[in-house]
Amino acid sequence: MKQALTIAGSDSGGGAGIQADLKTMTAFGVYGASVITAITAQNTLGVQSFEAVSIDLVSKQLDSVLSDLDFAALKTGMLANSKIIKIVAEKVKEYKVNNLVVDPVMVATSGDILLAKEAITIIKDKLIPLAKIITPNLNEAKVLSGRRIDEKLSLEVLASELHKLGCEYVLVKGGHQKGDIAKDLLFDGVDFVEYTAKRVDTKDIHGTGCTLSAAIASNLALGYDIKEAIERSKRYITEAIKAGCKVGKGNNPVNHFTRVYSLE
Ligand SMILES: Nc1ncnc2c1ncn2[C@@H]1O[C@H](COP(=O)(O)OP(=O)(O)OP(=O)(O)O)[C@@H](O)[C@H]1O
Ligand SMILES: Cc1ncc(CO)c(N)n1
Repeated sequence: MKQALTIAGSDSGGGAGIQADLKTMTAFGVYGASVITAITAQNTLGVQSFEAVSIDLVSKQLDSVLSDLDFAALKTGMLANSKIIKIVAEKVKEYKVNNLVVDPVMVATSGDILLAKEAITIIKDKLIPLAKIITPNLNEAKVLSGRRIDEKLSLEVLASELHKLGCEYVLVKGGHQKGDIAKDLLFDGVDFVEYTAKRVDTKDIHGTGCTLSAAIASNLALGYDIKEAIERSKRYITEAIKAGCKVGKGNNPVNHFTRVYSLE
């Protein structure tokens, strides 16, 4: 069985973070392991509180799984602070992990901050250069390229600027743009490729970013090339958003299992 690792925060509400990642990996038939970097007290209404896990325990979790399991891909989500980013970067190099997908999580859909401000330069300098692909949303792309959030910038400009940080591919997600089409843009330093889907008219998009990056990691683990991996992941996230999970009182999560096996 192909194996993938997620290094991310726990969402007690079950819709984003580690929980979304493991559900996504399972949906693709990939064995998912997890290194937990932070624990959030979170639900569909927002993030009520969070604490980062100690560096020592993050480091030990990384050694435990990386010395034993055989990961064909790895994704990072919420990394909470600069010390955690540094240890993750060190271990990725030490264990020579391929297919690193970096989802530079900074703010939850609810607007709550999930990454310390001083960690932004560290993620740019230490982790992004090791990545096969980074998957920022529009605001994260602006922050990483040192732009203001209120600046009007095209996905093309942002993707080109971010590619200079040293990753192989940049996928800027346009989920938060207006319009009928949800468009994401891939850049490899030379060519742009668009991934589009009809926008689903819903506010229930909790965990979409985590789910997309975990799907890309899963499909890389399965051996698809980057373009096929994104194509398959885009179809998966669109279906998951359409299906939705009406479980809470706020912005609900996507449905990771629109197709499940049944005992009947
Ligand atoms: N309403 C929608 N309909 C269809 N696709 C969507 C919709 N909203 C987001 N997407 C898609 O979902 C994926 C995740 O994008 P998004 O911009 O929401 O990520 P994100 O902001 O990192 O997510 P999160 O809010 O979980 O942090 C992208 O492929 C995006 O195009
Ligand atoms: C733990 C966690 N990671 C990532 C996100 C981004 O959606 C979130 N809301 N919670």
